[in-house]
Amino acid sequence: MKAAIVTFPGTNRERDMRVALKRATGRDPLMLFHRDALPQGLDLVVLPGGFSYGDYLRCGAMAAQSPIMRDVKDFAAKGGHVLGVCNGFQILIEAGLLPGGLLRNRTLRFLSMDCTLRVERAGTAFTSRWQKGATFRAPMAHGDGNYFADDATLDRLEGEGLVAFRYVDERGEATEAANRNGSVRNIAGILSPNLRVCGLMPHPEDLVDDLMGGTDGLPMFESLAEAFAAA
Ligand SMILES: NC(=O)CC[C@H](N)C(=O)O
Repeated sequence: MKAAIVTFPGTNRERDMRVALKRATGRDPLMLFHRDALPQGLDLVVLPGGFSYGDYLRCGAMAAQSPIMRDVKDFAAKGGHVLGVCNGFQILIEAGLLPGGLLRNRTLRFLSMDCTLRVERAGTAFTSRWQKGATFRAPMAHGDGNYFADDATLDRLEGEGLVAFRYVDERGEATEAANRNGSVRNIAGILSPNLRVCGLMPHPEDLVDDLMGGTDGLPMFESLAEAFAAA
């Protein structure tokens, strides 16, 4: 698999993402900066988490205007796979590659804690190693992770099976209490209609080794490795 990780001034999760991709694929991803051009022949582009441009204006709003995002949009338009985690999800939304918005957490506080996610859409390049309904632990660390979209958009996302992950409790139920940031309908991650662009707030890349406290996030990277095994 040929993967590239795109960073911006203020990105801080690129090393974790690099470790996760290397662990699952055996190959080091290409590390790119916002001024670089996206090379041809990539299978996957990843926008990792952090505080791009200091979260000024809105989280991800300035990064979405970076030169490299034109290439990322072209790549996605041609059917390329793109993963955005946390600030990366915010950038995908600000760039118009995924619908909705990420508002301040309803607590109005930065939330740094583990959460439990339920896989709502299996069988994609990002989720094939899980069964639908499987739950896994993932760390989250964000101030603006409160997913919002209007009812028509939410109904379309649900109707087309584009909700990838939901916040759930330890019994696997999408309760109010499990939804710490206040995301509408407990949505933690979504997919594009062609299932090739995926964004989520929690960090699967931070649980890919027993030394990190577990491997709950590894299936996402193994799914990607499997999807591009031939490449
Ligand atoms: N870990 C992250 O990527 C944080 C994203 C963003 N800076 C926020 O606080 O919401």
